Amino acid sequence: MDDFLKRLPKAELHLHIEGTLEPELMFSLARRNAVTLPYADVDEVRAAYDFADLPSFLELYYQGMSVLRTAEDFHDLAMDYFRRAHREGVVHVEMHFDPQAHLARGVELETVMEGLGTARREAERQLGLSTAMIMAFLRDRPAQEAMQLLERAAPFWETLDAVGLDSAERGHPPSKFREVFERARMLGIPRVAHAGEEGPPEYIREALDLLDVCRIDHGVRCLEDPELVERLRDDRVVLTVCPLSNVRLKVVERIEDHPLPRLLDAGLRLTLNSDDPAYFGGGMLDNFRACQRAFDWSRETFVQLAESAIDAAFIGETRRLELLRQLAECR
Ligand SMILES: Nc1ncnc2[nH]cnc12
Ligand SMILES: [Zn+2]
Repeated sequence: MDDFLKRLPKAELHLHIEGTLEPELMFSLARRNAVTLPYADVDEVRAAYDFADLPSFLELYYQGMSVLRTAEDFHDLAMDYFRRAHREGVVHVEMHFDPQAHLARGVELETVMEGLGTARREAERQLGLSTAMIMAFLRDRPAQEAMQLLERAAPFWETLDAVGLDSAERGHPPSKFREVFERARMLGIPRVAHAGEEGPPEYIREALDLLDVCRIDHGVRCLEDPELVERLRDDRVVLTVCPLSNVRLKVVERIEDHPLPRLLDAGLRLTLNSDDPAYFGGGMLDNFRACQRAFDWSRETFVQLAESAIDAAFIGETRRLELLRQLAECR
């Protein structure tokens, strides 16, 4: 089974590229850029990754990215992840990135786009990996700032596969970003949003009704609202679920308590993802393995999850058919 999970062509639809920053790279970039970290060594960094909830994680996540300063840093960050993902049988990566967290530190959008862009081209050439870019708005910052970012990103609109909504969820409902997402819609940019991770089911409804999103990131709290579950099923809305993330951020206590089996039983379209692999104890393969151990799923279930991810990915039809063919060969 382990060999099968590794061979399975896995498309990752929910990943924060800044959340792939392993402590080793954090230290090497800190040295390169003369940034002082509040840790003595990588063991101390890892020991600090004991989170009570989403906000307590985000504090360290934003602090960690302070070592990212140049285009080369963003390139190295992304390539480091792409190589790891490739070794785990990941064939497609959609990366959220958080420009506001970089702009606030004086790092220009052009720097981020140049570094990530170079890495994407290299990953495609060297690893045969396809990638997509999801520019995320920080929901705990003002909506007006998000709108300014969207306008500032005009030279890159063509490069964006989608815009997203992330960061601290509670108290920052999707409705706050209605105009920003409407502007993205007018520009023809697809939309996704984190909702129902820590926030209530109502946030999932808002994301669908007001932001017109095509996927929900996390969405696990939909189970508290049976009518919403019915709607998600009937409309075939894909949830990008992140099991190990949910455990580490205490959305659930143990992986065995994760609602994934109930979400599947409800007939929902799900995908498995790593979210912030450097912080949550594992990449795509670890997430697949954790589910295998906890739920003893059949190969068919994993194929179904992998197929949903390929179906819902922001890729051209030629690439989609190629990945579906790979999946068929793996059965
Ligand atoms: N799991 C998560 N939820 C919301 N925002 C995030 N930013 C990075 N990881 C996140
Ligand atoms: Zn996320």
